[in-house]
Amino acid sequence: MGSFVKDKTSSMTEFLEKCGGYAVVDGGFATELQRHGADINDPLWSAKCLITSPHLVTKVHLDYLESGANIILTASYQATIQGFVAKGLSVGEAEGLLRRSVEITCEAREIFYNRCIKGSWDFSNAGKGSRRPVLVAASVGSYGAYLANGSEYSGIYGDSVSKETLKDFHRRRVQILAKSGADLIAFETIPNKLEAEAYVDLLEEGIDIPAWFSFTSKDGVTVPRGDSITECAKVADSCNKVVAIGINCTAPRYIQDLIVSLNKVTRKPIIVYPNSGEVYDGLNKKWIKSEGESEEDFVSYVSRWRDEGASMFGGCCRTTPNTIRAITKVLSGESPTPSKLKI
Ligand SMILES: C[S+](C)CC[C@H](N)C(=O)O
Ligand SMILES: N[C@@H](CCS)C(=O)O
Ligand SMILES: [Zn+2]
Repeated sequence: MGSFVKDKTSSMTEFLEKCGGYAVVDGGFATELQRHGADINDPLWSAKCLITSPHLVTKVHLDYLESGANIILTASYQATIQGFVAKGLSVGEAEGLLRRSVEITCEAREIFYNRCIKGSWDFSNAGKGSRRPVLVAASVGSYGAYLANGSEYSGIYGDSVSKETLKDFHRRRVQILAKSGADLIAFETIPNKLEAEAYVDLLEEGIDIPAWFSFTSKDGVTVPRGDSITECAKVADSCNKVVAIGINCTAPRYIQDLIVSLNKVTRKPIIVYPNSGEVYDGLNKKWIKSEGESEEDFVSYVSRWRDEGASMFGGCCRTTPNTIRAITKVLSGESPTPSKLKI
């Protein structure tokens, strides 16, 4: 991890070169835990599994590594000190679980590397014989994720929630994750500009690992709160600790336009990891097929996103290791026009 963290301005560019120009990000984590039988109908959502089923967390990490991922995200999206304390844990236990989320992910990477040595079946995008580069990104979900009602898809927190409120909410968690052994922090599913500004302030307070900022959108133009994606990306671009900017948990059909907009305001690497296009019912914690969603194949978009200038590709909610395997194939040139893939 050391060399990735040291040189913040070029670390992601160098990593991408090692990966052969493009990096594969993992897929939906919480929804994959659920597919394996985990009950995440809980205010902690996927973070509940850090307490109840850490073995499943390891399994999902390994499944994504075996599908070709170069970057795997921790199970800390909805792991907050405030959320754990509300469950009756002490602050010390909550902080321990945050650290554990990163340790489990780093352990999975080690298990994967050892399996590769024993089985000699892994390949690297950078060429046969070399070990596939893998980064561990510590996931940080928004304040809206903590609210546990799907409000990361509205970005509406009310007038009483200021930038300072958000900084105070996130500070300790971000500090702990930054010291946990992760290679970088993934600020994910960001629904408004205010939260992006709060994250930049926190990074500038002395966080010494890089970060990516990934926004969500429901229209291909703005983030859910209504701020334009370009305004949000400018905030991220202004911070030299931010090594990639992008979009996640957004319907695939909006991604191309969003990449075009991002390209207008940043030269940092662009990351995209859309969801399946289904719509989340935050009240009942269920996914609903979207009538407006085209049946176009998620993976057939990947080469268009690459042509538009993105360089990191993965999936978010309801995508699976199959999705990631297919993305890996497209990027390695094995299957330039993939046939329809069931996500
Ligand atoms: C990205 S959404 C599907 C995350 C889950 C939400 N925060 C909830 O707890 O329902
Ligand atoms: N990394 C999180 C993002 C949720 S939007 C997950 O995949 O569960
Ligand atoms: Zn998602």
